[in-house]
Amino acid sequence: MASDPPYLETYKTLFQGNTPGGSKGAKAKDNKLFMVEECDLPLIDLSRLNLDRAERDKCKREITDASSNWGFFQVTNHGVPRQLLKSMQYEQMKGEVDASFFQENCSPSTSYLRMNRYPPCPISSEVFGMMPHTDSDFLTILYQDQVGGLQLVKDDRWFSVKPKPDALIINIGDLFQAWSNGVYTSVEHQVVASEEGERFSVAYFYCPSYNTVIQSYSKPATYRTFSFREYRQQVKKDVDSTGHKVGLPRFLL
Ligand SMILES: O=C(O)CCC(=O)C(=O)O
Ligand SMILES: [Fe+2]
Repeated sequence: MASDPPYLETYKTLFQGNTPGGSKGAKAKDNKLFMVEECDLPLIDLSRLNLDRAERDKCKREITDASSNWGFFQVTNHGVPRQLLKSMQYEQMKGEVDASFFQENCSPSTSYLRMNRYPPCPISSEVFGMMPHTDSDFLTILYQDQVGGLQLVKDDRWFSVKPKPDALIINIGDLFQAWSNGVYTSVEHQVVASEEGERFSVAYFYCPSYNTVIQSYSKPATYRTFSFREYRQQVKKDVDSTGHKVGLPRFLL
């Protein structure tokens, strides 16, 4: 199975001497990786989900706003990530969809964990630690150390995410974008390795089973209905034949 994001291509890029701005997928071109401005991701204190109704509603609104405006946010006082998943499941869609969809189709056995290690890189401004990509899942929960290097696209520009101790970063994946009919966006992100220090991150990819059918919950649908299996196969096919993931645009109606 092709890696997703396609790591091999990262190395090909390195050997061919290409610079990162040449990525096909990047919306923001000509980025000088080391000159990217730092941003504070929306920070959401999840302990408010246990407070009174007004606080709970405010917290949920912040999650939905960050999901549609950024596609990325970070959370503190998260307790178990399941709490967040639950709130996403039950609250974000405001009862417009059948919340049991996630319970029925996503489980620990269909999701997976990836541990990323980025050794120090003396030419980090010229090569990617991880090339620009979107995640092929519902959502990703990321824990990063304090070295920094994660960058994301916002308003057609790359921003560097300022690391925050004890915060988890949540980002919307392709399936959530398709399912929400584009209300929530799967935002392109990349990693720039540090010149001095090694960096570690752990990403939990919340995925459904391969048979799960993904369809937009509102009409008219932007994307055609597809199974998660079909999606993964298409991603693999594109990566194998072109070196790049095309992703959701393949499924546009
Ligand atoms: O290491 C990071 O900060 C991001 C990792 C990532 O985007 C991924 O594993 O898909
Ligand atoms: Fe990612």
